Amino acid sequence: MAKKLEQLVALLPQPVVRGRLDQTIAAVAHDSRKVVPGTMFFCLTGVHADGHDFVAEVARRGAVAVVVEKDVPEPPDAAITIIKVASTRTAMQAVVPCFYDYPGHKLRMIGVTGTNGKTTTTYLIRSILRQAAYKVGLIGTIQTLIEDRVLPVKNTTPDVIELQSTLAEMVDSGIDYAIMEVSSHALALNRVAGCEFDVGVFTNMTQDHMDFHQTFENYIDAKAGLFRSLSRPQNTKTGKAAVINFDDSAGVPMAGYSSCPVISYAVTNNAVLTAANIDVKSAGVSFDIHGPFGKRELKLSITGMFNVYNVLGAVGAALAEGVNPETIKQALEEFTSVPGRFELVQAGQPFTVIVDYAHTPDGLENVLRTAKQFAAGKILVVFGCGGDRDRTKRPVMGKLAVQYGDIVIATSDNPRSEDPEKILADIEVGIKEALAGNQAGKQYEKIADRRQAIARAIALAEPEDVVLIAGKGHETYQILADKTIDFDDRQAAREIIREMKKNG
Ligand SMILES: CC(=O)N[C@H]1[C@@H](OP(=O)(O)OP(=O)(O)OC[C@H]2O[C@@H](n3ccc(=O)[nH]c3=O)[C@H](O)[C@@H]2O)O[C@H](CO)[C@@H](O)[C@@H]1O[C@H](C)C(=O)N[C@@H](C)C(=O)N[C@H](CCC(=O)O)C(=O)O
Ligand SMILES: Nc1ncnc2c1ncn2[C@@H]1O[C@H](COP(=O)(O)OP(=O)(O)OP(=O)(O)O)[C@@H](O)[C@H]1O
Ligand SMILES: N[C@H](CCC[C@H](N)C(=O)O)C(=O)O
Ligand SMILES: [Mg+2]
Repeated sequence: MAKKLEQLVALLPQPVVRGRLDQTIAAVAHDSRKVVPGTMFFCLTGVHADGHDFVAEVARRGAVAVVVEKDVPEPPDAAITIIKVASTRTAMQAVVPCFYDYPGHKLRMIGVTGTNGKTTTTYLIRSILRQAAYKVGLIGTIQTLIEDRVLPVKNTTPDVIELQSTLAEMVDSGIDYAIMEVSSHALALNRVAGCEFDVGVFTNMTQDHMDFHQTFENYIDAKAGLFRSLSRPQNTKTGKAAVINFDDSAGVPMAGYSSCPVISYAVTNNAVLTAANIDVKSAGVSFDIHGPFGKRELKLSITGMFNVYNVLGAVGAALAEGVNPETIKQALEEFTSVPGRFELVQAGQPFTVIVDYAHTPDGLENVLRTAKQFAAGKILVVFGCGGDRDRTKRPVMGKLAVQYGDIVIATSDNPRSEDPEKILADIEVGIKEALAGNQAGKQYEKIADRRQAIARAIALAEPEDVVLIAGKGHETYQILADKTIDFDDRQAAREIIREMKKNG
């Protein structure tokens, strides 16, 4: 992996170099805490910190070159090369894929983007490709997987250094396919520099992340980046495809961003892949999938209309890669679940408890609609909204919870630096708006403590009811202002049910 500094600097436009270029670069980093001897360090200006403040520290740790965009004092007694560029972020994106020998050009890469359904779709594609006997890697919200080996993650799409080093590890492990979730943040910040995608999947586009993108147009434009990248002139690989949801209003424009073949999917509109005879039950959904192969009947363990879409997207990606329809059907019918997505908590209670990662208006509406399709009793919803994230979705989610639920317990998600009561007040605006309409018999409570909120819902639940605990899905922590604590909705629900049973 080691490279000469000279070779890496040659990738930068108009660098101003102070120091030697014959150094050997053994590692790359933008976090001072990860610097080892021989590192080339990129000083990034972030929201919380500025990498330029760590030059002396990285020199002490043995960095041999730093890339800056501002003037920094030369560290004393250190033979460190200082390279000044216009943008350190762009410089890092040019250097890092080269440092790791362009692993994103060696693997076949499938990128999935959209507001909801990315994690689920990537897991479905993974199971199909594994059924077809490929060696598969996966990068996304829950974890990174290199075959069955689990690596922890911080972001849905990691920064360029973590991403390229993971892809390099996949190349070394003989992986055929890297399937990854490509978040809008990652596209806007070009964390995916150096990735040459072969297949891009677009799931859907609804409200989220307005804090980051400011406008819906910017949000769409970020997502479009994945499809523009499929037609980059310098691409080396062949057989590209864009797999696009044509029931989403952004689908057709999204298809227009790439010049490669499009595999469309839809349930209501015309498309290459469609679904019919859809039967949503709590135990799973069954439907007929129609495509160039004709028709196949599918009987799945995952459920909900939204999962019909995720399956169609996954099938599109698999067909693009030449997997045969029988293998696809077999993999899908053996697929059981994605952690924290419509996950049932079974602790012997006479009502249904579902933990789901719905944290957007569209996600919440979809999951509530699904629960309503089979609930014999009432629907109790426990949910909150993350702090330091899109505030405009809060009242919308409050309104939806009342429209679909019978009892709503608004609580904290990950409050982060925000006051939990203020977040609840934002949600309450939508709740009250809905209650002012025709929502007789509905009730709501605000309980900031998530465990207490779950306990309250479980205490109120009667046989045949459905308790939906939404927002945190697979998460095993809760991010508070001053600390992150262990917290798992599934475990909390199980413990509460057991305690209640013990106390009669
Ligand atoms: C807005 C955003 O994307 N922020 C990301 C960004 O943080 P930042 O720019 O604020 O970094 P910072 O903490 O200010 O630090 C600046 C620089 O100083 C360096 N530093 C810092 C401290 C130190 O002691 N030494 C040091 O060298 C840092 O390594 C960094 O290079 O760079 C960090 C390192 O790569 C990311 O982890 C961080 O993601 C944060 C955790 C985050 O929450 N991002 C979310 C919004 C996000 O990206 N979400 C999407 C998913 C969305 C979805 O689809 O649902 C995702 O892909 O995860
Ligand atoms: N295709 C879909 N359309 C709408 N909602 C969906 C869809 N698929 C899943 N959901 C809902 O959204 C939640 C999140 O699903 P998933 O984790 O697959 O999405 P994601 O795009 O990876 O989310 P994130 O952006 O947070 O990583 C699910 O728990 C479910 O409630
Ligand atoms: N990828 C999403 C996850 C949100 C999950 C939810 N539990 C929250 O913390 O808001 C985000 O970073 O906005
Ligand atoms: Mg995800």
